[in-house]
Amino acid sequence: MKTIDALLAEGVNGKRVFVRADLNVPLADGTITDDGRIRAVLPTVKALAEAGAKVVVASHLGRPKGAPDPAFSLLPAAERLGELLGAPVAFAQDTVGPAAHDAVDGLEPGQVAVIENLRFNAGETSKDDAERAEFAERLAALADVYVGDGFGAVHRKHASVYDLPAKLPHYAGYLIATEVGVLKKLTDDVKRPYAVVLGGAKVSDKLGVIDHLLEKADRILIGGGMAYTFLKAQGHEVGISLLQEDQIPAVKEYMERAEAKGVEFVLPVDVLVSPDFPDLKTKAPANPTTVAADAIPADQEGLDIGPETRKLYASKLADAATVFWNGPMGVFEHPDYAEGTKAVAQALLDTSAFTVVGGGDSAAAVRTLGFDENAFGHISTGGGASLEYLEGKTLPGLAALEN
Ligand SMILES: Nc1ncnc2c1ncn2[C@@H]1O[C@H](COP(=O)(O)OP(=O)(O)O)[C@@H](O)[C@H]1O
Ligand SMILES: O=C(OP(=O)(O)O)[C@H](O)COP(=O)(O)O
Repeated sequence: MKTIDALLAEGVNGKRVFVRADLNVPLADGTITDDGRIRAVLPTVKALAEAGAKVVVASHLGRPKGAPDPAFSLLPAAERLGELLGAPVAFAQDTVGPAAHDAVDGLEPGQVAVIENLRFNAGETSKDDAERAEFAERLAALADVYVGDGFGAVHRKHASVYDLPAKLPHYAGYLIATEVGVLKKLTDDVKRPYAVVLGGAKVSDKLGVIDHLLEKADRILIGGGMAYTFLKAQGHEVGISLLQEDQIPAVKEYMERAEAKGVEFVLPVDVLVSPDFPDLKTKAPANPTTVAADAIPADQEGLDIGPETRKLYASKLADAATVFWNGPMGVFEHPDYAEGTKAVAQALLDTSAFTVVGGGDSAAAVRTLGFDENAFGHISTGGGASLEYLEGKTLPGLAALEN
C-alpha cells in the first residue's frame, strides 16, 4: 500500500487531491457533539494543503436514502474542519454537480473544499457494480489523485471507498496507516486473557463478528442494543427492546459453541428499562426502572445495563491483558442511561491491559463522558471497520488501496 508520504515525495503542488474521509460525526440539533473523526483526518489534510495540493474532502454522514436530505448535510463538519485548520474551507452544496465543480475549480494550491454528503447519491452505496462505477467516474472528474483516509468506512464496498481509487493514482492517508498498524497487533499476537465487549445499536451489522471472536477471544461481554437478542435467545422476554429476531438461531448457536470451547459469554443480569425512548434533545429526566434481565416488562425497553451488571463487567475485565470494546452499553447520550458505558470505560482504565476502543459512537462516548482519550491504548475511528479487520476479512477500502 503506497502511503501519503510517497505522494508527498512525488509532489502534489497544484494537483487536485480527493481525500475520502469519515466525517460521520454525531450531531444533536445540527451541532457536532464530538469532532474526533474530523480531528483524526487533520494530519492528512494539513500535510496535503501545506504541500500545495488543492484538497477535495469527501465523506458520508449518517444513512440518508440516496437523495439530498438537509438533516444529513456535511456543512457542520465542513465548518468545523475549517475551524480546526484555521483556514477557510469551501463547501459545495452538491457532490458531483456544478457546485462541486465550481468549488474545486475555485481552489488555489493549499486550499481545501468539502463536497456534500456522498450518500445523497444512490450510486455511492449501490449494490449494482455499474451504478457505483458510474458515480465513481463522476467523482473522479473532480480530482487527479485519491487519498483514502476514511478508516471508519473501509468495510463498505461503496463507490468512493472501493471503485474510485481504481480510477486514480491512490494512496493511504495517515489515519488509515495508523489504524491498521495498531489493529494488526490484535490479529498477530494477542496477550491473554483477551476480552471483547460488544454493544451499540448496529446489531445486524456486528453480530456476525462473534463467529470469529469465538476462535480468538477468551471472554465476550455483551451490552447495549445487542444484549436483547441474546436474552431472547435464552428464552427471556425483552419487551420492546432492540431485537434482531432473525438472528436468534445464530445467537443460540454462538452460545452453544462458546460453552463447548470454554469461551465465556457474559450477558447482563439487570437492565434499566422505560416505556419510552429518552428525549436526547431536552435530556428531560427519564426515570428508568432497574429490573432483572429475565424480567423485562412487555411494554418496556432496555436502554442501559444495570448496576449489578456494571459490577460484573468490571470484574470480568479486571484481569484481562487485552480488551477490545465496540458499542456503548446503553443510550449514553442521555445522562440516565450513561452509567453502563461509563463503568466499562472506567474498567478499561483500571486494568493494565492493552485497550482498544473502536467506533464512532464508542469513541465519542469516551470523550463526551469526560474520560481522557490518551489513557486508552488506542481509540479507533471505526467500529464495524475495526471489527471486520480483526475478523481477518478483506476490507474493500483497504484492498482498493493495495491494488
Ligand atoms: N439498549 C439500547 N437501545 C437502543 N440503542 C442503544 C442501546 N444501547 C446503545 N444504543 C445506541 O447505540 C448507538 C451506538 O451504536 P453503534 O453505532 O453500533 O456504535 P459505534 O458507532 O461505536 O460502532 C448509540 O447512539 C447508543 O445510543
Ligand atoms: O459510523 C460508522 O461506523 P461505526 O458506527 O461502526 O463506527 C462509519 O461512519 C460507517 O457508517 P455506516 O455504518 O453507516 O456505513
